[in-house]
Amino acid sequence: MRIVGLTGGIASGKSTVSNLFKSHGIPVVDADVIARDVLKKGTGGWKKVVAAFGEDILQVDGEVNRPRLGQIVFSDPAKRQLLNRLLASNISSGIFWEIVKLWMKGFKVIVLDVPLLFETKMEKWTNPIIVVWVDPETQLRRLMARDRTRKEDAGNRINAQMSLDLKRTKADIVIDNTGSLEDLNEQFRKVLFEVTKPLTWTEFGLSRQGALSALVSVIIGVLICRKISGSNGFEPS
Ligand SMILES: CC(C)(COP(=O)(O)OP(=O)(O)OC[C@H]1O[C@@H](n2cnc3c(N)ncnc32)[C@H](O)[C@@H]1O)[C@@H](O)C(=O)NCCC(=O)NCCS
Ligand SMILES: Nc1ncnc2c1ncn2[C@@H]1O[C@H](COP(=O)(O)OP(=O)(O)OP(=O)(O)O)[C@@H](O)[C@H]1O
Repeated sequence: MRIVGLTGGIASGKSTVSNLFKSHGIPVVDADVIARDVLKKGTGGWKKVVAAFGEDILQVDGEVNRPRLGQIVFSDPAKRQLLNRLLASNISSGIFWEIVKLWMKGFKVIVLDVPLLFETKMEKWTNPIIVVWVDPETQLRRLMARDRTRKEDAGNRINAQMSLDLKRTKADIVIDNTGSLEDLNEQFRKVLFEVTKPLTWTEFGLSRQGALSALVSVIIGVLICRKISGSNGFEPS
């Protein structure tokens, strides 16, 4: 199974690109959705976060008041790191099980949409890595319009992530989403072709998944040879 990494900055257009993949029948594992699930009332993540941040972050119904927690963590790097640490294992195991479910259903290509793909080092699982890039002014404008936030809050959220310019240097494929939705669709068509074409043997061999499969195949091959020949296969006869 090929796991395509999809990342970018906040409001750079990852969900918009995810929706294009979904509309072509390619399933998307969305880290933001999983991060929401692991913070639902009564879950292990919720308990850890309430113990660390106090009951002031809760609404009257007991669910986490997300805008309030967001204001706390996006204006204080130490508190953000604490929240990241508390939820990291819950989020990564949630992602892992979603991938396993899709693999068991027989999907050959899936997309992993993770805003913090590089920050959490999850890019190692993915090939190729797509970065949805946008220029800083457009990013700020779209974020403020979508979330109806003040410039300062939007700026804090943008600055809480690795810069988009650095992310683009780590990408295999860059989608420039500064233009219109038609421009995005045009770029997406080429990306879709790239990610759905079969891996060449060289790409397969160079990918981590390919290298691991090759190693496992060699080990199995050696074991079979040893079984057949009855010797350990390494000693001179
Ligand atoms: C702080 C929370 C409660 C704010 O919730 P809110 O509904 O306002 O925002 P939402 O979850 O929709 O996130 C919106 C965007 O913010 C960015 N973002 C979220 N968490 C983080 C973080 N810890 N660091 C940097 N950026 C983040 C992402 O680009 C994300 O797409 C929430 O973002 C959260 O629980 N974050 C920690 C979990 C996490 O790391 N999520 C990212 C998944 S990799
Ligand atoms: N090419 C575009 N032209 C105009 N608006 C766009 C374009 N691409 C995305 N948008 C809008 O910009 C906003 C941010 O896009 P989107 O929600 O896809 O970003 P995201 O990267 O998924 O954000 P987040 O990190 O918060 O999950 C949305 O309101 C979306 O409709």
